[in-house]
Amino acid sequence: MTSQVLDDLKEEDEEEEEDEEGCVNPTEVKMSQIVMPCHCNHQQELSVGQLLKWMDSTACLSAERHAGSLCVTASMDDIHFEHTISVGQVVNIRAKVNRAFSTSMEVGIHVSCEDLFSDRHWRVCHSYATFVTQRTNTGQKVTLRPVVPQTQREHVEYSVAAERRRVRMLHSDIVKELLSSGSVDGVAAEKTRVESVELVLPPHANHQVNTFGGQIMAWMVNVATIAAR
Ligand SMILES: CC(=O)SCCNC(=O)CCNC(=O)[C@H](O)C(C)(C)COP(=O)(O)OP(=O)(O)OC[C@H]1O[C@@H](n2cnc3c(N)ncnc32)[C@H](O)[C@@H]1OP(=O)(O)O
Repeated sequence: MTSQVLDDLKEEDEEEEEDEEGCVNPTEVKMSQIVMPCHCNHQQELSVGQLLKWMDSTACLSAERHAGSLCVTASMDDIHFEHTISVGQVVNIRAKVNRAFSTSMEVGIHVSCEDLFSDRHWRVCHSYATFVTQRTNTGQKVTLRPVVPQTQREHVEYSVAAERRRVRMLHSDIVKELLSSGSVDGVAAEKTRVESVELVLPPHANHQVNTFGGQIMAWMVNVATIAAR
């Protein structure tokens, strides 16, 4: 077993210990999926689009559990995928609300993989998504109650979430400014251009009858994959 896998296992163990502190976080949602060929790309590995769909729906449940009302995905932060996942392996996704602001909240999402027959677990990726409460029928904003962190780990996440939000907004402003000023260095992008037109059908919708954020990310991954080739 490589040292990387051992490190990952240790990290998972530490996370489990955290769970064993006896505190049940009411916003925590866990979802497990066995990877089947229909979830995979042409290389028989779990497609990133499918994984993003699962991450988004798990995080959405966590957000709505905290909000007590419908929420939409506003953004998902950078994700670094550390391992591929194969057919027959189990994907475990854990999501919980780290901090609620006014109408938005940060949801932490951990993805790990499990080989049922060797009892090995390893970390796949970790990300933060921001969910926003949907306005009421009369257009009123729905304000969130605060999150009360219990464990030491939750206290750390709670504190750092405010800083991550500041950086997230700054980053978004910088990108908007760069694009509007046209100061991005020219790349012969035309040759890599890929466009996709998708007809939104019932299987693409969520329980709010909107296109799922995860579905949109999956479509984005498809065109990006073709463009990269
Ligand atoms: C579960 C699903 O899959 S839903 C489907 C996929 N998602 C969607 O369709 C969302 C589409 N987007 C939207 O509806 C809107 O752009 C929204 C709700 C995200 C933001 O609407 P706006 O009118 O811009 O809202 P407004 O400026 O009032 O900001 C509301 C909150 O969202 C936060 N927010 C807005 N945009 C972003 C963003 N890109 N990233 C993080 N937070 C954001 C704001 O900081 C604010 O938080 P606060 O109330 O805690 O201070």
